[in-house]
Amino acid sequence: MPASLVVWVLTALLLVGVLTQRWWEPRLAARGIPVRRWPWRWWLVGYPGTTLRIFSTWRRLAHLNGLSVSTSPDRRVIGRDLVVQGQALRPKPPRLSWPAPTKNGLTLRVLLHPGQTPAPYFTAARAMEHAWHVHGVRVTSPRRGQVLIHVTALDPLTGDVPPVRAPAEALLSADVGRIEDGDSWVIDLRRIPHWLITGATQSGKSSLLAALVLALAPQPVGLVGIDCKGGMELGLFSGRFSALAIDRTQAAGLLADVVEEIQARMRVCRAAGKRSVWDLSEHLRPVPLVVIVDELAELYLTDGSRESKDEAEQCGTLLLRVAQLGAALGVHLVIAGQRVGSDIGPRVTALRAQLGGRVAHRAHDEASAEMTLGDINPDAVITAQNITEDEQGVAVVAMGGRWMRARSHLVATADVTEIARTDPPANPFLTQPDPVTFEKGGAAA
Ligand SMILES: Nc1ncnc2c1ncn2[C@@H]1O[C@H](COP(=O)(O)OP(=O)(O)OP(=O)(O)O)[C@@H](O)[C@H]1O
Repeated sequence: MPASLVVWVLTALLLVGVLTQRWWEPRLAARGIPVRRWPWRWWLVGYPGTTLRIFSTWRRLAHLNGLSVSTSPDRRVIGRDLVVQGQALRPKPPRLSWPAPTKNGLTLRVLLHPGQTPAPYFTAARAMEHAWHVHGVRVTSPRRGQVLIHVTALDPLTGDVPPVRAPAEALLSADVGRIEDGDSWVIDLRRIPHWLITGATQSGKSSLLAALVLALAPQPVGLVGIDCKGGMELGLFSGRFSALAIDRTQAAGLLADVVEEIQARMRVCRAAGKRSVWDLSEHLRPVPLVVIVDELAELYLTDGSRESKDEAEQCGTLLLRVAQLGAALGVHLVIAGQRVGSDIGPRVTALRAQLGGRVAHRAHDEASAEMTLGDINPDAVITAQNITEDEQGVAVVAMGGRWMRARSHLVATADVTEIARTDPPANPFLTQPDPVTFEKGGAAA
């Protein structure tokens, strides 16, 4: 059989497959065959099908969303609302490049008409998702006169996420999950020193903390835990923690120790004439410390008595001091909680402003996502509000001007046991604090 005939037959089969996809795919899925998850499905039918759909709908989509430029023989007008008297408008859609396939989607380049800005394309992203039947469309404009349309065909964050052992990373950098374009989700504490993790109960906060501990455990990093839910979450990794507080009184003492440690590190830097521990020579540099707080609100709860109010006030002040002073001295904060509003305690909003990295899981109410993301990336709030109950572990991650959807790795029980048996680095503190400690294996000392 001549080679050209083979190519024709294969192309015809592919075309039939693409055109009948809506018929055969649900039927196979109903029989328990996970067609949508097959890795080659995207290349064989997904990509050609989506490309066909994009080109067949582009003219109409551009017209309805104000992306076309309307021309008439003697006049040229921009937009779809302006009608030239007596002349039939001829909407001309912007030029679209051939879609470049990616792992789970494709990318298109659009040349803007003179006089156009990328703004209407940003607004049209939702319309594109619906017209092309894809999971997500993100529009960026990396170059003047062009926009890039990034299409994600299937949501890589849904379905079963196998437990993953994070690969070794640079110091203070932790692979904690994956982001929606399929790449690793890396929390880099050197770049963004303090993080806030929020979400409703059972949304995946503690699992993310576990993924962080798992990734940091092999590194020469001191872990300090505050888990006022009686140590139920962080206590599982107790052996690896250099100090762990399991109630508020212990937390206040531990935070005071951390502030003292920060002051000791300041003295070392001052003596060496350096502005940060990272400028010190390696033999002088203290071990970086990561203070992990699970359920922030527990630190602020009071029974109305003077003592408990004072203790809550003290915790708030100490946490704020750690956040304000710690970054340059190798002391990092990762705080998890359901809400971070001014209603939970004194100085919470000041603390929130110091936490540059934000992770918002599914929230109980609109205000909670707004509190986490609203001040640094308002666009991300709507996406966070759309996370459903089935999407445990899925979150919106925002830092600086960027944000993305991501999902944490689910840490396997075997890994938890192994971390609990790992030794913390020797002498992570320059000072000699008297921290709360746990016996290996999780029993309180
Ligand atoms: N990345 C993930 N992938 C799959 N399932 C997950 C993921 N993260 C969390 N889950 C599931 O969600 C459940 C709740 O997660 P987790 O305990 O982390 O929530 P939480 O927000 O800490 O809840 P709480 O505030 O009640 O402690 C877990 O038992 C786990 O089964």
